[in-house]
Amino acid sequence: MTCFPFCSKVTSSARHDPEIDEDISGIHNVKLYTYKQLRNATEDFCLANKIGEGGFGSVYKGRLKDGKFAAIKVLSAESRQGVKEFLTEINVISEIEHENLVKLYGCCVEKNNRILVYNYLENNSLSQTLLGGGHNRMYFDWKTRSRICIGVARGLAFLHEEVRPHIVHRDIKASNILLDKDLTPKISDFGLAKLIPANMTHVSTRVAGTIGYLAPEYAIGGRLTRKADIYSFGVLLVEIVSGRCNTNSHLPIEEQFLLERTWDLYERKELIGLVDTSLNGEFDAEQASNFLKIGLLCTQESPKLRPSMSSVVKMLTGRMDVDDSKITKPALISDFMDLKVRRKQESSTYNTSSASENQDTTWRFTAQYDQTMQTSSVNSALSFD
Ligand SMILES: Nc1ncnc2c1ncn2[C@@H]1O[C@H](COP(=O)(O)OP(=O)(O)OP(=O)(O)O)[C@@H](O)[C@H]1O
Repeated sequence: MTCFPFCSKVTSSARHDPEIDEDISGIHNVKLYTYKQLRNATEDFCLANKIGEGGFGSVYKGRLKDGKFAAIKVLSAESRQGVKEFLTEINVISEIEHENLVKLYGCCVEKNNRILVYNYLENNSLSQTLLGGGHNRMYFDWKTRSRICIGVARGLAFLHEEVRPHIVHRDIKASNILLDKDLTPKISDFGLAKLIPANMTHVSTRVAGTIGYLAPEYAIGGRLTRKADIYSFGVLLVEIVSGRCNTNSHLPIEEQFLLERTWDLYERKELIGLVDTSLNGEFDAEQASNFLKIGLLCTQESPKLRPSMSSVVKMLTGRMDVDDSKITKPALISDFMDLKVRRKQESSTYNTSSASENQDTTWRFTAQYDQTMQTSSVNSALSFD
C-alpha cells in the first residue's frame, strides 16, 4: 500500500539555486532538474524533438545525462491554471509506482519555467494509435487489446483501492493512455487528480474532465467519487473493443454516440456486431462480448450499480462472472439536458493535424461549479439550456 502525505525531501543539485521561487515549497520528494539540464537533453527544445502538444504546453523527447530517454513537458507560460495542475501532478504521482502508471522522473522550477519529466513511452497514446486516423495509427490484435484493457483497469484499481488516500484520476480517456515499446498501457496526466480522504465518500469539486467520458452525476452535480472514473473507464473499454471514439458525428445519427449504440445492440442481443471490423473476425467472441458488457456495467446511470475497479479487473480476467442480469441502461449526459459546449480543439498532437476526424468530436471543458448554484449558473466553457 502506498501512503500520502509524502516526506518533504527535495533531491537535486538545483535546490540551492536562488532562482527557484516559492512554488518549490509545494513540491515534495521529487528530483529537480535545472533548466540547463533539460535544455541540453532536448537540444535546446528544438522542434525536431517536439513529440506532442497538450492542453497545457508542449512535450519534447530528450535524453537525460544518465542516458535515459524522457518525455519533457513544458508548461506554457500563459497557462495560469496549468501551474496548479503542475503541482497536483507532481504531488500525486511522485510517490506512487505501478506498471500501468506513467513514471515521473522529476521536474524543473526555475524562473518562469515549469517543466515535468517523465519516462519516455515509445508508442504514443491510444487515441493516436488505435482511434486516430493519422500516420501514428497501428493495428491492435485482440490479445493486445485485451491486455491493454486489463492493464488500464489494474492501474485504476491501484489508484482507487491501494493508494491512501484514494486517488480519483478525473480524466481517464484514450489520449491519456500511453503505450510503451511492448504496448503496455500507462495511465498519464494526473493534473486533474483528486485525493479522497479516507473518511469521505465523495468530494465536491469544480467539474473538470472530457465530455464523452464524463459521468453525468459528476458533470451535473459536481459530486466526485471513484465511480466517475469507473464510468470513464467503461467508455474507454467500449472504445478499445469497437476501435472507435465515443462520439463520431460522421456516422448516421443512430450510431453517433457509442454508448447509445452499445445499449441498442445489447438489447437486440447483437453486441458482438460492435467489435472492431478491422479485426476481421479474429477475436475471442465470448471475451469481447463480456468486455462490452463490463463497459455497460461501468457506465450505468446509478453510480452505486457500477462495479469497483477490483471487480472490473476480476471480470476482465475471467475470475468473476459478468452478471448480465445486473446491466441497466447507461447514463447518457444527453438524457439529462441539452448541452451546449464551446468546442475546444482536443489536445491535437504535434504534426498530426490529420490524426483523426474522430478526435475532433471529443470535447474538453473545465467548468466552475458551486454546489449552492443552480446548474444554469455553471460558467466557463460549459453551459446548459
Ligand atoms: N511520457 C510520454 N512519452 C511519450 N510521449 C508522450 C509522453 N507524454 C506525453 N506524450 C506525447 O505528448 C502528447 C501530449 O501530451 P499531454 O499529456 O501534454 O496532452 P494530452 O493528454 O494529449 O492532452 P490534454 O492536455 O488536453 O489532456 C501525447 O498525446 C503524447 O503523444
